[in-house]
Amino acid sequence: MEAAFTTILIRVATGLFLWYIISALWHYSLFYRMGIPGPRPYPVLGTFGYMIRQGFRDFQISNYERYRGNKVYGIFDGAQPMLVLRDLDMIRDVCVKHFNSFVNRRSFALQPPADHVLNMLKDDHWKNVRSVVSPTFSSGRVRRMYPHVALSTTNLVKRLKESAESGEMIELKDTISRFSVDVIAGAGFGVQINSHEDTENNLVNAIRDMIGHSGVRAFVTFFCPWLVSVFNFLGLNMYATKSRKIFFSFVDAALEKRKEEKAGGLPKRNDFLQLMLEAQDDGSDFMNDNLSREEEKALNTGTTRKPLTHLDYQGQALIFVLGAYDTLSSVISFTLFILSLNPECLRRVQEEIDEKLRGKAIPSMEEASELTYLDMCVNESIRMFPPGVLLDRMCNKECTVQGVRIPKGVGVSFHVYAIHHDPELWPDPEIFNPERFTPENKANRHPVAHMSFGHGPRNCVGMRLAQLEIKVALAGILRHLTPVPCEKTVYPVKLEKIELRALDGLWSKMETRK
Ligand code: HEM
Repeated sequence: MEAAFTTILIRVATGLFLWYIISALWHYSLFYRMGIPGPRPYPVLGTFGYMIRQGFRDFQISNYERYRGNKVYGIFDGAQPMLVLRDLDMIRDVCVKHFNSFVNRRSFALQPPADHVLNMLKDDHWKNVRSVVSPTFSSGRVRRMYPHVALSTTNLVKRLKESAESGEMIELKDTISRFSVDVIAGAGFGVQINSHEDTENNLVNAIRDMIGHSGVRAFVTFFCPWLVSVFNFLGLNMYATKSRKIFFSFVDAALEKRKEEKAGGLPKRNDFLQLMLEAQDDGSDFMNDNLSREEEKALNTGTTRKPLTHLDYQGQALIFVLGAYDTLSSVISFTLFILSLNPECLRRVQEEIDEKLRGKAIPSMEEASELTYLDMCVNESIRMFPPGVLLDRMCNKECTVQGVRIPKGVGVSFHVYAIHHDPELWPDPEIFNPERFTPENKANRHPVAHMSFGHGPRNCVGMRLAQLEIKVALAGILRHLTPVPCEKTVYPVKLEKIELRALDGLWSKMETRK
C-alpha cells in the first residue's frame, strides 16, 4: 500500500516536472518560433543573468551591436518576453501612433501607496491621474515653484563657494544630492531646508532613507515580480517602515492643512501638493500648456475626470520624490564634471551666463530659458549619461508596427543607453560634443535618437520642472565658480553595473571666478 502510494507520488512529481519543462521550453522559444533573434534564455531568469553579469549598459551595447541589421531582438526579463526595438521608427510609432496598444508600462504589484505612483498606473486610472498631474507642471504652476528652486540654488552655491575658499575637493554627486533633496522638500512639500547645514531634519532623513532602501528591492522585483508576494508574505516593504511612516504622516498632514487653508480662504501655498489639489479642482483644460498634442489626444481631455483618491495623492507625493531625486542630481553633477574636463565649452557656457544674467546671482525663469548653449551642454551630458536607461511599454492588443507583429502580453523595450551611444547616430559617441544639439543638427536627427525624457503621451511628466531646476542650478554655480579637475578626478568615468553612479566618484575642485 505504502509502496503504491510512493509510486503514485513519484509519477505525479515526474509528470509535474515534465509539464514544467515542456511549458518552459514552449514559453522561452517564443521568439525563436517568431523568427526573431536574441540571446539564449534560461528558465526562471530568462536573459536576466547576462544583464547582471555584464551590467545594464554593456548588455545593451553588446546586443545592440550583435543584432545590428535587425529591427528587433528578443530577450526575457525573468519570464517576461520583451522585444528590444532597435528601429527608431518602431519606437516612435509604439510611443505615439500605436499608443492605444501600448498605454502601460511593465509594472509589479507593490504595496499601497507605492502601487499608485503615476509610472505604475494602468489604462483609465493612469489617464485620470495623469490628467491632474500634467497641468500641475504647466508653466504657470512651475513658475510658482521657482522660488523654492532659487533658494535651494543659493544654498548650494554658498556651500560650493566655501569649498572654493578652503580648496577642498568635492564629490559632486553627493553635494548635488543634498540640493536635490532641498528642492524636493521645498517645491514638493513647502518645507524650506538647507541640508548642506541641517543634517537632522526628519523629513529629509526619511526621504533619503526611503530612496536608499528602495533601489535593490525595486530592481529585483522588477525582474522577478513573483518576489513581491514573497516580500509581502514576509512583511517586508519596499521602503523602510519607520521612514515610510514619517513621510506619509507628513504628506497626510500637509494635504489636510492645505484643504483647511482653502476652506478658511487663506493664501495659497506654492508647492506640488497645493498645485496638484488646484489642478484637480480647476478642471483639465485650465493652464494645460504642459500637454503635447499627442498627450491631449491620449488623455481625451474634456471628458469628466474622477476625483483623485487619498492613495492617488500619496502615490504622486512619492513619485515626486522618486522621480526627481537621482535623475536631477545625476544630470547636474555629470554636466558639471564633464564641463570641468572641457574648458573650451565651459568658457562658452560662462560667457553666455554672464551675458544673459547681467550681474544677477541666479537666473529668472525667462533668463534660464535663454541659456541656449548651456541647454546644448546639458542635452549632450544626458545623452552620454542618461538617468533612464531602460524604458518599456506593454502590448495590450496584438499590433503590427513597421511590419513586425507584436503579440498581446509581449513587452517592448527601448535600450536608451545603446541608442545614445550608437556610432551611426552619434559619431564618436564617447566624446562630449554639445554641437550635436544645435537647432540644425537636432532638426536633421530622428526624434527618438535622443530620448532622455522618453517620448509620446507617457513621457516624463516632470520634464519642464526638471529642465528649469537643472539650468537654474548650473547657471547659479557657473556664474560664480569654475569647476576644475583635481587629484581625485578619474576620467573616463567607470560606471556601476546597474545604477548611474561613477565607481570612483565625480571629483572636482571649485575655483572662484575673478
Ligand atoms: C533630469 C531629470 C529627469 C529625467 C532625465 C527623467 C526621465 C524620465 C523618463 C525617461 C521617463 C520615462 C518616459 C517614457 O517612458 O517615455 C520618466 C517618467 C516620469 N517622470 Fe521623469 N525624469 C526627470 C525628472 C523628473 C521629475 C523632476 C519628476 C517629478 C517631479 C519626474 C516624474 C516622472 C513621472 C511621474 C514619470 C512617469 C510618467 C507616466 O507614466 O505618465 N521626472 N522620467
